[in-house]
Parts: sequence; C-alpha cells; structure tokens
Amino acid sequence: MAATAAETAGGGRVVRWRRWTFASLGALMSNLGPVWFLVAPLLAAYAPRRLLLTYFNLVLRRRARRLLAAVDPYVTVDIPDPGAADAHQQYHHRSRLGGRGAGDNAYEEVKAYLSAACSSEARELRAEAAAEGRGLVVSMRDGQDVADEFRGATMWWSSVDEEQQGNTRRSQRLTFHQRHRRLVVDEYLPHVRRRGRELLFHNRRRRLYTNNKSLSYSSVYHKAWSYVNFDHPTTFETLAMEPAKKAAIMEDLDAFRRSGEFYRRAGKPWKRGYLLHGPPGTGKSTMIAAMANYLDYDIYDVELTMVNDNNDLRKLLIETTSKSIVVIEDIDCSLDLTGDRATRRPGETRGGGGGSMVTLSGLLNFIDGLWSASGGERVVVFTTNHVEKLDPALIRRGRMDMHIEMSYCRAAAFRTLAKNYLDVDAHHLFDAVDDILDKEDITPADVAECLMAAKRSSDSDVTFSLEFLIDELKKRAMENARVAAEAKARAEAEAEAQAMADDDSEEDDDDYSDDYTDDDDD
Ligand SMILES: Nc1ncnc2c1ncn2[C@@H]1O[C@H](COP(=O)(O)OP(=O)(O)OP(=O)(O)O)[C@@H](O)[C@H]1O
Repeated sequence: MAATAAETAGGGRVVRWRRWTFASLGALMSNLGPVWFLVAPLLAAYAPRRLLLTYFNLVLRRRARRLLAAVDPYVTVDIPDPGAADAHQQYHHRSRLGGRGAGDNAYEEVKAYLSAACSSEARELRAEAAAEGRGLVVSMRDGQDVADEFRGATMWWSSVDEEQQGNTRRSQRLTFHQRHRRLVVDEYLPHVRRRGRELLFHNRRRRLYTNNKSLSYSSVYHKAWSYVNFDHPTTFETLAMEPAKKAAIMEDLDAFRRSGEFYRRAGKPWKRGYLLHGPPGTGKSTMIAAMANYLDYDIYDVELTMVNDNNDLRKLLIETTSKSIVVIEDIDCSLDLTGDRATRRPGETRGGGGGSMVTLSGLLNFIDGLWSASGGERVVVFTTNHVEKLDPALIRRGRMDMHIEMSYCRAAAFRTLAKNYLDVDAHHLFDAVDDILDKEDITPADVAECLMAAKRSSDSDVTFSLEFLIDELKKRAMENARVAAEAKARAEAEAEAQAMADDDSEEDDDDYSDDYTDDDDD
C-alpha cells in the first residue's frame, strides 16, 4: 500500500512534469505558431533529403558509380567556353604571341574543328560572323548532336548551355564509350585541337606588323608591334622573274615548310634565311609579299633604327609568332656592318647623333641562337641594294641560306608583266621590247610603271600599249646612256683632279725636303 502510495506520489510527479512540459511546449508553439507553420514543412522535406544525400555521399556513391558504369558505360567531357567577351579575338592574340596560354584555346579549337565536321552532319546550325578572317563560323545549335568517327570509334559532340550561379555557361560536350577513354585522351582530343588550330590559322586574316619605337623605360602598356591587315595581291605567278629561279625559290620554301621534323631531330631552329639583293625597283619587297602569300605567313617588318639596343631587339623578336617572315630591309643602311656599335657610347651612332645601338653580333646571336628556344617556323629576309657592302659574317651560308639576286627586267620577266598589266601572252611587238630589254638595264618597276601609264591612256588597245612602252623604254635607254656618260665623265674628272692633287703634294714634299736639307746645310 505504502508502495502503492509511493508509486502514486511518483506517478503524480511524472504526470505533473508531463503536464508542465506539454503546457510549456504548448505556450512555445502558440508563440512560434506562424514560424512553425513555415519551418515544419521545410524540416519535413529537407532534413531527410539532406540526411539521405549525406548518407549517399559517404556510403553509396562509389558503389552507385560502379553500378552506373555497368548500366551506362558512356563518359562525357565538357570543354567550356572560357567566357571571355571575345574569345576568338583572344585566341588570335594569344596564339600570335608564340602560343602562350594555348591551354585556354581548347574551346575555340574544338569549335573550329566541329565547324568543319558538323556543317555536313548537323541539321540545325548556327552561323556567326568570324571574329577574324573570312566568312562565317558555323556551329551546332544547342541540343544538336554530331557523330565523329575516329579510328573506328564513334564520338558524339553536342553544344550545351548550362546555368551556373546566374550565368549561362556554354560548353562543347564530348560523349564516348568508356572503353575508348585512352584513345580519346591520347589521340582523339590532341587530333581535334591540332586540326582546329590549323583551321583557325587558315581562317585568320594575315597581318603586316611594324615595330614601334622602343621606350627607354619599361611599360606594360607599350606595344612592341603595330599591325595592319595584310592583303597584298602579289603571288609568285605575278612576280616578274626568270621562271627557273622562281621555281627554285618555291621549291626551297616548300622543302622548308615540310621539314619541321628534320629540324627538330637535328636540334636546329626551324628557320630559313634569304638575302634578297639587287638595285632599287627590281622587286625585293614584291618578292617578300609573294613569299608571305605562298606560305600563308604574317610579316614582321623590323625597322632597326627604332630599336634602342640589342636587349630591345631581343624582346621585339621574341614576340614574333611562329609562321612568320621577319624582314630587315636595307640591312646595309640600318646597321653599322663594319664595326660593333657596342663599342660606342650610348646614344652615339655612325653620324654621331642619337639613335639605335643594335649591333651586328646582337642581331646574329639572336637569329642563330635564341629563336631555337622559342620554336615554331620562321623565315628571315634581309634585303640590300649593295650586297658588296655586307659583312661576310652576315651573309655566310647557314645564316642566309639562299642568296637571291633580283635583276633587271629581261624577256621572261617582261612576259609576266605583260600578262599582269595587259592580259596578253603573245604579240608581234614582243620582239621589239625584248631587243631593248636585252641590251638595257631597266628595272621591272620601270616597265610596270610604263605599262600602267599606257593602260591609263588606252584601256584595251594592246598594240597601242606596247608601242607606248617601246617609246618609253627607248627614252629611258637614252636617259640611262646620258646618266652613264655623265657619271663616267664625272669619275674621270675626279680621277684627274685626284692625280693633280697627288702630283702637287709630291712637289710640296720635295720642296719641303729640299728646304729641310738646305736648313741642315746651313
Ligand atoms: N619582279 C617584279 N615583279 C612584279 N612587279 C615588280 C617587280 N619588281 C618591281 N615590281 C613593281 O615595282 C614596284 C616597286 O618594286 P619593289 O618595291 O618590290 O622594288 P624593291 O627592289 O623592293 O625596291 P627598293 O629597293 O627601292 O625597296 C612594285 O610595287 C611592283 O609593282
């Protein structure tokens, strides 16, 4: 009974506690009523999901993946758009600067590859104006797939847009069977990028760069090069030159272009040097344009007088890109070829005024040495009107691999100019023109100028144009003869004056030695 009373007393305490607890909870709930109304469904929906997710991540994920692989054996790789406002432009900026940062170009390269692949495959396409270069870039519309066969394996590509933190992120998605994983990583993706790079390179607009004046201080905003788009129409076909000589140059360029592997194996920089020499107007600049068009290269025209010193020259040349022609025109005028300017005081040049401190050895060291480190293919062209003035160190073989003499216009070169300007292959007046050109040294520039003038006078009359040309050539021949005669007379007069001056000085010496002897005698 006592026990019962105690139990009753204990039960009463419990009941009281319970009551108090429920009463308190009731009060709390009634206070939190509206909040609870919101929180309760969230708790109900979220907490178990969260718990489930945590459990899945900790315990089941690996097993689920293994299970999934058995069920779905396909692997996807996303190549995301780096998201730059103008990624295409960036591609060109980076790739033209020697391929630095090339890792970021994967998206553009894949897009270019797919542009070629998908235009025949996908049915819903998007065409955008190329940021650089010609025409349109065709790509897949979102949700479109294209299949690409590679070494017997099928790869699927699709273009996907995904929302990420409020931004739309575009990727090119590659899907393939997991058994092709090695093939994709080792061969297919490198193949896609290589082909894409080639397409982008081919599609780009070529450029003619000129160097800006070097600053005496370094500035991140200073651009070493400025450029314009290069659209020169000259080709080897329109270049007036002996056909055999022309063919030899084209063969040499072809061999160079194909020899990347050889240069790599031999551990030599992949470069080739050409020395173009000949009188003004024989087509040295025209030849450079023809080479650039033939090789599909950019041109870097280096004005050495704008370069402070060897260090600046090095910085300048290191920024030139692969597949380019680096040109130094009139090398005999731009450099002191007989002495090393490094021995001069800063700011002192041949004439004593301020100017470039680039030395021949600086230029040669760079061409021979440092470029090997930067890789890529480069053609170096020096031009001069006076090959006889050049330092042998500059023109020795191996440095300047091919010496090309640009000569006066003879019969074969005239045929090309007649075709270019008059669109004619044969004419009875050609023999008369050949006669003059065989005897007289007239440059292709002069012949071209006469043909232009004739064309302006009578647009379609070939006979009139050739007669006009013959008259002009005769006048120039006479003018040449007059200039030559004057030069000869001047040279003879100078020689005579020199001889007289030598005689006088000999007489003075004799007088002086006589006086001296007389004084001695005294
Ligand atoms: N071999 C050539 N073939 C076709 N056109 C030529 C040739 N040579 C000269 N010309 C014509 O003459 C113009 C001047 O020639 P170009 O500037 O190439 O000569 P250059 O030898 O470089 O002269 P310079 O030494 O004065 O720079 C060219 O724009 C071109 O129209």
